[in-house]
Amino acid sequence: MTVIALSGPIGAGKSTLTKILAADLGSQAFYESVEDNPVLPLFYADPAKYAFLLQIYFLNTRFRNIKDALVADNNVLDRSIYEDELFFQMNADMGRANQTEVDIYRDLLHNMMEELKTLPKKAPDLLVHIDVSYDTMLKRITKRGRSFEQLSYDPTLETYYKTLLEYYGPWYENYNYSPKIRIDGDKYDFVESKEDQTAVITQIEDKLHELGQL
Ligand SMILES: Nc1ncnc2c1ncn2[C@@H]1O[C@H](COP(=O)(O)OP(=O)(O)OP(=O)(O)O)[C@@H](O)[C@H]1O
Ligand SMILES: Nc1nc(=O)c2ncn([C@H]3C[C@H](O)[C@@H](CO)O3)c2[nH]1
Repeated sequence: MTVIALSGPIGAGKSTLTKILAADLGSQAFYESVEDNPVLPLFYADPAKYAFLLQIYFLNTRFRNIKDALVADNNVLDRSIYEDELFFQMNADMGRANQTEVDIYRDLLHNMMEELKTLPKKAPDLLVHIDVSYDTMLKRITKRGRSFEQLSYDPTLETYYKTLLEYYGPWYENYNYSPKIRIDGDKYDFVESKEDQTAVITQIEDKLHELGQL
């Protein structure tokens, strides 16, 4: 039983790689709630009003996903729950939430995570982090085309995305819930290039072999 979680900024390619990896490993893919997320468009329209509610929404839906993923065999999760705290801290630092909201969210998050201790697995076996530059991130956000994520919808998103990248560097360095591997998302086009796709899958599978998970 091997559970893999993907991490990385918005548009890095997590959902795309989750699908490819799950198909290759014969695992089940678990996706975060986006299309059916009623709070996400509200948040992008009015971040200060909806930051806390969005955080609670993601906490609830991701926790449900984790509970399902950690009991079944061989799963791939398209984002780790550990990144949500990064998002919320950043939004609070940008004035979209206050410290009381952050403290209550953190307390709830850690209280809920305690429950995972009773599950067969308490954390993923491997974190696969996709690193991207701002240019790549923006290209992919544009390509995917969710309206509320476009700079034409809100020009201040440029700062939001650049700040997000600044938070992700130290987050990845400090991540220690499981072994981890970094994928160069600027270098590998695992959508258009079969060769790049194979190169990325090989890196991940080599790591799983090294860990005795394959
Ligand atoms: N390595 C890649 N090379 C080229 N295009 C890519 C790559 N990875 C993803 N894409 C494209 O970029 C867009 C965003 O990818 P995807 O939805 O997988 O990102 P994500 O990390 O899951 O985003 P989010 O954090 O918003 O959920 C999609 O249009 C996808 O086809
Ligand atoms: N504010 C905030 N907190 C989170 O924990 C979080 N997790 C994901 N997202 C946003 C990023 C993409 O637009 C979209 C899909 O990843 O959802 C979040 N936004």
